Amino acid sequence: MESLALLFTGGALLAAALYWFVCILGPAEQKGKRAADLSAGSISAEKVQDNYNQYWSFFRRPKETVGVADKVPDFVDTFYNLVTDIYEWGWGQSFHFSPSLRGKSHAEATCLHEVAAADLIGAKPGHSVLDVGCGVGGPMRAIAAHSRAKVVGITINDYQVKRARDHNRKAGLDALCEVVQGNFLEMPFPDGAYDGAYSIEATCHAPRLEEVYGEIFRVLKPGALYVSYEWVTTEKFAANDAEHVEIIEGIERGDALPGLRSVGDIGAAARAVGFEIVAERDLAAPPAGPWWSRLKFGRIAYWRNHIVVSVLAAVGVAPKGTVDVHEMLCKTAEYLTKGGEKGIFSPMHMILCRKPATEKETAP
Ligand SMILES: C=C(CC[C@@H](C)[C@H]1CC[C@H]2C3=CC[C@H]4[C@H](C)[C@@H](O)CC[C@]4(C)[C@H]3CC[C@]12C)C(C)C
Ligand SMILES: C[S@@+](CC[C@H](N)C(=O)[O-])C[C@H]1O[C@@H](n2cnc3c(N)ncnc32)[C@H](O)[C@@H]1O
Repeated sequence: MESLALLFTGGALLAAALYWFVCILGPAEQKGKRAADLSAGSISAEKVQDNYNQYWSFFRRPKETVGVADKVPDFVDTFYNLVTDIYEWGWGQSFHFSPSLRGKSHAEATCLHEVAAADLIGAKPGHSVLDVGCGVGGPMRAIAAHSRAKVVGITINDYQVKRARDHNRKAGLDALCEVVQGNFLEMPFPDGAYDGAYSIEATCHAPRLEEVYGEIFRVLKPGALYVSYEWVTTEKFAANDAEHVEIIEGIERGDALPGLRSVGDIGAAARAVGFEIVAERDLAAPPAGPWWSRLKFGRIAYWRNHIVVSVLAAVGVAPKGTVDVHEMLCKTAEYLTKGGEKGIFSPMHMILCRKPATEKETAP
């Protein structure tokens, strides 16, 4: 009788532990979303593996193939159908890095990095501000709450639009935050519509930076400011160093990038479309703490997440291809960490630009 009770208690404990491990557990860093929500609401379960294979086929063709640039927005959309749920689960609602700050949590450092962008462009109540590549709206909500400006976000990905709108409603910020599905290379907004604009780790997805900067320039009012946190290779990157090249290509493959730009390309693209540059600097440079420290949450945590994803896929809660996508992200995290440690890559090269106030100022 006693051994039966023991067996029963042991079984109950094991079941509770399994339930906690699979259904409740979020990664140590952030409780954004429960593991059980990894059901890839973006696309139907059968399509995940297909979309994953389709995603990789993009990298199998030579970069210089004619017409590839036109396919980039679709390829980026496919990528976000695959990763949005995992990002939210494992990272939170802000899909970007931030310098780590002594005495501050990751959530606090993330928020400070976001509101710094709002302060740089002078966002204030009554302003209408554009968020170029808004994800599920983490930055948009922080910026609207901080500045009380109205924020309009645009993303290529339909599923992110839905997620962002749900989050805005839950946060009670839907009067200040609007989300639009569209391509930031051809934005559905009239000329001179916005008092300011920002992009956080999003324009790196554009095949040609001038195209997205040109669109942002067009929709800004004369005199308005635009700030961007750009992904770049730094001056330390050596194109003839095989290890450097492997790291940068690893980052491109794991993050849906048509090709990383070097630090000098950013200002050149901004000037080419008519912006004047107010400030430009790498926010990852010392004394900033390492942005990649958050990625180093340890092999055990990655393994735990891998097990959670594999169990969910095996029992049919998450689509099968999720395991491959998670595996890809594990590798990406390693490349990003190496890029940060070697100082050859930064995800936060800041450029602050102004659209000249008068047409005369724009003339060459
Ligand atoms: C700006 C972009 C995205 C930047 C980051 C938000 C994401 C880059 C790599 C992602 C992750 C890597 C490892 C994942 C881990 C294996 C998983 O268990 C939990 C989620 C990760 C931590 C995931 C989270 C988001 C990133 C840090 C790009 C796309 C331009
Ligand atoms: C890494 S996420 C960053 C999201 C958000 N800025 C944040 O920090 O949380 C990049 C975003 O850019 C968007 N994006 C990429 N290419 C785009 C395009 N051509 N048009 C519109 N949005 C695009 C993606 O859909 C995604 O929302």
